[in-house]
Amino acid sequence: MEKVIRVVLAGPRGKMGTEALQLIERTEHFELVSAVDYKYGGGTVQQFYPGYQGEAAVYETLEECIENEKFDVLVDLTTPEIGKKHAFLSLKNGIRPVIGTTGFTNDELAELKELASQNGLGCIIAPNFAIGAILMMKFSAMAAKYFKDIEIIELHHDQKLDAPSGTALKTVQMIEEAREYKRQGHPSEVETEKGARGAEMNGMRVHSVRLPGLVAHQQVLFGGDGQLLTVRHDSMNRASFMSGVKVSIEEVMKLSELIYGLENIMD
Ligand SMILES: NC(=O)C1=CN([C@@H]2O[C@H](COP(=O)(O)OP(=O)(O)OC[C@H]3O[C@@H](n4cnc5c(N)ncnc54)[C@H](OP(=O)(O)O)[C@@H]3O)[C@@H](O)[C@H]2O)C=CC1
Ligand SMILES: O=C(O)C1=N[C@H](C(=O)O)C[C@H](O)C1
Repeated sequence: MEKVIRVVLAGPRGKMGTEALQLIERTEHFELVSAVDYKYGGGTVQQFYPGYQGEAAVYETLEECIENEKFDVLVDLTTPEIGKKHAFLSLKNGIRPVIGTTGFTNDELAELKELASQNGLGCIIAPNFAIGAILMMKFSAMAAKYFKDIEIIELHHDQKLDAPSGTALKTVQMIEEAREYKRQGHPSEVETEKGARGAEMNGMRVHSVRLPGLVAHQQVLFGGDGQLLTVRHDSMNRASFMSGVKVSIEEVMKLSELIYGLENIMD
């Protein structure tokens, strides 16, 4: 029998959190120890997840949860601001974080990497848990070797807090590793309306679309000599992310360093 991994979930009422609760409940070797929710401190998970059969308590803060409970992994599906705070707090307290929130700067990632290694703890920060999205980023990095002119269009639901998405930022990083800086478009190009050309990153342009009805989508456009290559991924629902969350909870237990992006633990 597999060793049971004791999990605390931050953000259990959210769209991702609700899926993650179901994932933890149906996975035999995962145990939901408690949840962190700033609105339900002192309550139980049953209050917002009626089908739930367990007795996991809810803490208002991760600090309180750490003081009162023994657990292995913190899964964070809250907001960019809280996700960052929880990543640092977990590593300082011997807990392995699996962070789904985005918006980490390179300096913050470097600081967390150092902290994880110093403490010999696994830490996974996953800009995107969907396997198809990871492949989309890998294919984009491959294509960037041959097509140097690139525009990224990421499309999300209109409740998203950060732009560009973590996936778009990670795509830029992976493309940067495969292609040198290239300033794109006409050298005398002028934006008559600010923002019309999107954000400039390593010479590429990144456009963020926010609309109700969307979930999480990205297309990477590569322009060439009389040809256009489009690499696209669509998440139609949050269940698309759960196999990545499951693998992350399992793999973080085997690591003693920070991994940024699931492509680094995929065979
Ligand atoms: N890496 C990946 O593959 C994916 C990552 N994400 C990221 O995951 C996060 C959650 O996404 P989603 O579920 O769609 O968003 P939701 O807004 O549906 O969920 C976020 C939840 O976190 C809660 N929350 C806010 N602050 C705290 C806190 N201090 N403690 C505990 N809970 C808190 C919110 O409560 P309230 O609403 O009451 O404030 C809400 O219930 C986002 O950052 C998103 O970008 C999303 C999809 C995939
Ligand atoms: O906020 C979201 O919804 C998502 N956030 C992640 C991101 O910023 O890339 C992952 C996915 O795109 C959904």
